[in-house]
Amino acid sequence: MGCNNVIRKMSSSSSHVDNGSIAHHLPSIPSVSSFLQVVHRHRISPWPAVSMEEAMTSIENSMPEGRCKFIPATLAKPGHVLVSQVVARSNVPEYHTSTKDGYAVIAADPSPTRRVVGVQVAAPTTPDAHTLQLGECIRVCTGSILPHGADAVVMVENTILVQHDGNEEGVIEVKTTVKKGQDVRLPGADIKEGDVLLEAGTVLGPAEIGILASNARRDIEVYRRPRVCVMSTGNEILDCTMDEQLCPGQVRDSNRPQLMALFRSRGFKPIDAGIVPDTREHLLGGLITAFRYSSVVVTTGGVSMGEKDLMKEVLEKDLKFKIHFGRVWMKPGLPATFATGMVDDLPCAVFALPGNPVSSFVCAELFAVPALRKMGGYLKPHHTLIKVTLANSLKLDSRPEYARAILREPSASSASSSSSDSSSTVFLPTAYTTGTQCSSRLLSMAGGNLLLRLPARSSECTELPAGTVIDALVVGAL
Ligand SMILES: Nc1nc2c(c(=O)[nH]1)N[C@H]1C(S)=C(S)[C@@H](COP(=O)(O)OP(=O)(O)OC[C@H]3O[C@@H](n4cnc5c(N)ncnc54)[C@H](O)[C@@H]3O)O[C@H]1N2
Ligand code: MOO
Repeated sequence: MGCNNVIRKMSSSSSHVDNGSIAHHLPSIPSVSSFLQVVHRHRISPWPAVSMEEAMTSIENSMPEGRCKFIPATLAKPGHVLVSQVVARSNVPEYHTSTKDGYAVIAADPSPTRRVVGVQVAAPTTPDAHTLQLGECIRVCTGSILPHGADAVVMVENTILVQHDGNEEGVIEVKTTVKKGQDVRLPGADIKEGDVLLEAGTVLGPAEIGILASNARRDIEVYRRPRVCVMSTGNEILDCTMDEQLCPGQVRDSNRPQLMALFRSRGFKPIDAGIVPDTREHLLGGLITAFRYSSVVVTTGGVSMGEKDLMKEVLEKDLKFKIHFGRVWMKPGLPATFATGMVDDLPCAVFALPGNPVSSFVCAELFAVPALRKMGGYLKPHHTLIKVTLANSLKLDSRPEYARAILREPSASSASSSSSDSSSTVFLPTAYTTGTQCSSRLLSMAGGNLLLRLPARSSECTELPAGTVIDALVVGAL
């Protein structure tokens, strides 16, 4: 796209949609001039800045329900959540089995040597009809079913081959004393029929998928991993794959790839809803198209006070969605917006996040990730909260702030301020903030695995000194 073209578009406040695929889906819209004229815009935001707690509660109460499906254990993915309890259908193992490669014997057998009268390998087999007698043994492998009459296994290392025909073992001598039950795994030793293997609400990981597979599961009911459309908005935004010189005012789209990666890394299915220009028609068309793919859409940009910040208008007036909050008293992310409504008779939700790259990322992490986790069946959808020690002093903002930080190795920190026992010393990990915490500075996210919960500034406290113990949300691998 040439620069002239972009500038023309940016200056055209009432340009109509010329893209057939989006225009195709548009419902009729009242005259855009009715509220796009800059003289009519709000001069003070009509949206009260709600507290973080209020924002989280309205999300929790208003998100669409998650959906469920049946899958075989082999299709279970890390992050799937079980809808119902899974009970063991059979014992594991089902039979007495050997836990060693060696010989199945009778423990109390006083014979000085034992004839090798058969072989029982670990393979699909019916246990040998022969019942072991005194003076006999049967060669077994790890996992072999124990032959009838045997009650112990002797490891091959603890035997001497006394007689053979050059091909097959004939007689062995056991060098050690043998205890009844040694190296024998009893039926149900690992899992008993009827045992609860996994509770409802279990988040599946590799171990849980293995457990399901070990019990021959073909009908696991799980929550669908939520899909989420990610859309960037803004006339100035250019797809990052467009390898061209930026025109004055153009900005490469970092929000969309970043949020897609965030959602993917959390086990959801992100769908690319593209870049949508700042017109009511484009925004509405983009949203309606996105809702064909997913009931949750995350947008960035266009939610503040600018003349091109039309997202809230479109959500409320065109889509007829309910805006639960249009501002949150937090930093970064003040204009973060959450709305729900019906599209094609299905409940849908929009997280309309600020365009500033750090703001959109922090808000997606704080609002969208827990909401999607809840849709995906998580019983505990919120981030883990830990206590950390500040490595450096931090100035407080008028808004409660979520500062990006990196957790480093624990250091001894006196807990006397928070404990009545002044002699106690606790080892708390130390948090290092990631440089200037400006909401446009993406580098403040790099390597960050914590969001520090800094309180709002007050007349008594304007700065937290180094060494202060504060709450932090874990948002990355530690
Ligand atoms: N008069 C006021 N102005 C602003 C207020 C306010 O309360 N009153 N709030 C400020 C705060 S806080 C934030 S945060 C921003 C959010 O504004 P918008 O959501 O309307 O975002 P935009 O104006 O569209 O963009 C802001 C900034 O981010 C860049 N951007 C946007 N999208 C992307 C993207 N996909 N990739 C990379 N960068 C992006 C955009 O170019 C702008 O520079 O509003 C303040 N203003
Ligand atoms: O809240 Mo904005 O995200 O401060 O820049």
